[in-house]
Amino acid sequence: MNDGAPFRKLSIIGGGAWGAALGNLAANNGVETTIWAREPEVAALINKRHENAVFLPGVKLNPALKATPALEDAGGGEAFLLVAPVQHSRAVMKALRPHARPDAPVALCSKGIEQSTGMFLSAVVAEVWPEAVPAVLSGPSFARDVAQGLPTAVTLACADEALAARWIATIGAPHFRLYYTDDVIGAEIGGAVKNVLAIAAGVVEGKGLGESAKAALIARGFAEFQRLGVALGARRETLAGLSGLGDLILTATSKQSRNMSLGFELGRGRSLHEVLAGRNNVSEGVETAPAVADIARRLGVETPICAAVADLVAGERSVDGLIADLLSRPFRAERE
Ligand SMILES: NC(=O)c1ccc[n+]([C@@H]2O[C@H](COP(=O)([O-])OP(=O)(O)OC[C@H]3O[C@@H](n4cnc5c(N)ncnc54)[C@H](O)[C@@H]3O)[C@@H](O)[C@H]2O)c1
Ligand SMILES: O=P(O)(O)OC[C@H](O)CO
Repeated sequence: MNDGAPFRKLSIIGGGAWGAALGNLAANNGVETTIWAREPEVAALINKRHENAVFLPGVKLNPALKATPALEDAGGGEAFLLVAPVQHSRAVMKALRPHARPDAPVALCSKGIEQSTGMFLSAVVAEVWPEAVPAVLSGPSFARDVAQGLPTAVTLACADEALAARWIATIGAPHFRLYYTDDVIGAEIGGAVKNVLAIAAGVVEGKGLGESAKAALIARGFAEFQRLGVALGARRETLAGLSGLGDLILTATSKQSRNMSLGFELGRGRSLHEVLAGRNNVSEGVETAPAVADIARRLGVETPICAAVADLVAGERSVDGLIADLLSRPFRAERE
């Protein structure tokens, strides 16, 4: 692909760990960058201490990075990175729209499915901000690793290759490598479903079921999201790439993942309510699990692991009962 020019002025909508890490990348590239942070104290900490001490403590950010708690003050970007939790993204986009260029490029960096509608974020954008041109940024990348300059590679999906080149110039870096695809839905599916499977992987670890069980879960989980992905029109190469298998491996095997560590606590016998009450950050898999189970049911695709996670977070079944069910499924051919 040809090189693109970076955007001159970027707005980042969402002041959590990921918004801060992405803002830092853009500011390091000389892009005038403003983060909208919902919490005024987060905006103040970024402006005064150059640190998001609430969601990404201990990491120094580029002093040129600015933040505001007023959404209208974040509307002036030439382009937008959307990094709010998925369940709040529709409301935030609606509120932002009157203050922003209607045809602005928007890169979707959050990972999940809107539970109330079963929609991926590209479909939500098409509804509430129809002139905006969407891209999807997804792949194995912990905000802390990226903000500390550790090597990372992710997928940037956009139907418009020239626009993708501009995104890559805006946030890319030698330690943050972006690989281009035009398979937007493929990139979205990986990021959403891996969070659900990471909860299951955490349960396996929390229950002490062993490394072999974990590997089996990842491989059979990958089979689920391939079946679902293909049914939704994704390409297999995307599902097997950074935004799919790559992110599944990272998230399902590291306790740095909020989804995996949440599953771990559930496996240890704590209730979802207890686990969530002790956290200020987002675990997208909790709301995405029922959405995945619904979509799969509607499409007639079998996703037993995702369905088990949906039942678990709904409080409808016990961990032990769900494990017993999964282990007593009939033997079958691996390709199915
Ligand atoms: N943290 C990572 O390593 C990472 C990496 C890649 C993608 N992501 C994705 O980025 C998205 C944001 O995650 P994060 O890690 O930056 O968040 P976080 O867990 O660090 O912080 C929670 C965020 O949710 C916001 N929030 C809470 N209630 C809200 C509401 N009602 N309306 C709008 N915003 C609200 C908070 O302001 C805060 O910005 C998620 O979809 C996540 O899956 C995160
Ligand atoms: O901490 P998690 O589980 O939200 O995962 C963060 C990133 O999505 C990993 O790629």
